[in-house]
Amino acid sequence: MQELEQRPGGVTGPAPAVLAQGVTKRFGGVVALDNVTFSARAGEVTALVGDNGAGKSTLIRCLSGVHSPDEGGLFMNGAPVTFSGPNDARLAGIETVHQNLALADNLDVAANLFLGRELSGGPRSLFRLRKKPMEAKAAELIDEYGIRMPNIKAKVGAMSGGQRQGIAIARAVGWGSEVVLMDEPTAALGVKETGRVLEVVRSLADRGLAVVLISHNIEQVMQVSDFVWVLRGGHMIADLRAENTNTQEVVHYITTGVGLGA
Ligand SMILES: Nc1ncnc2c1ncn2[C@@H]1O[C@H](COP(=O)(O)OP(=O)(O)OP(=O)(O)O)[C@@H](O)[C@H]1O
Repeated sequence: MQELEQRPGGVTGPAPAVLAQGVTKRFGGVVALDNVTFSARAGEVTALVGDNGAGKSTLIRCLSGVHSPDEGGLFMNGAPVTFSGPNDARLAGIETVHQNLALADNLDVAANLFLGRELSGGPRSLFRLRKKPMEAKAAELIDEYGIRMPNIKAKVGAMSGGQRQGIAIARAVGWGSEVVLMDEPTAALGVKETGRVLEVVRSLADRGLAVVLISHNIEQVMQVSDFVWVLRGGHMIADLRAENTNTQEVVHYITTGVGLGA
């Protein structure tokens, strides 16, 4: 059991919500991750940054059960876990908001939030969807996470990028998850909507979730993150406290592999 872990800056704390320890992942001759250690804690936004091909998606896929590490292990709250698919990770409390969002455009907000978890039953048909309770729960979730949604009965295909992102986030975190992995949540958004989505990202951590944020936009990362981990060529080269670094230094790590003082 991993009870305590050394934190950047020499501070110790409780075991992280999720930890990848010494993870190596190969694809044929390509070593996508080489002995990588990464952790994220409850109540914090932990950013994962790096250039194209650095290994970010591979690490996220290991944490979300899509890939099995070739070497190394995963831990949740100090206990070892193994996932044989994304469903295992979900059951353990790790949800992923993918870049493509995977929403059903021709369905309304409630139906999207309950996709795969529909409440059915009732007196007339075993499979009749219980629309009213689903809508009530959807409204509650949207409100709880501060997502601005004019009409939850509207089809999501007609909604803005920010609203769609909000629905995908609510769907991921509305079911008691502990860890949420977010892949480029603002990539397709305008300035205003980006700001709103970043507020939601921060509020998830403030509500006690461990949020892992992948982004190429380092300025945004610095706005919302507590820690910034830098991957380069499959190696974890830095884990930095956001308050002790800045955009320029993080970019320097990404592009050169060393900090500004080196
Ligand atoms: N399924 C796969 N089969 C073969 N090689 C892969 C596979 N997935 C990733 N790779 C390779 O592993 C390395 C890391 O890729 P990965 O997608 O994890 O990087 P990334 O940091 O997410 O990049 P990007 O920011 O471009 O999405 C790359 O060299 C990539 O080509």
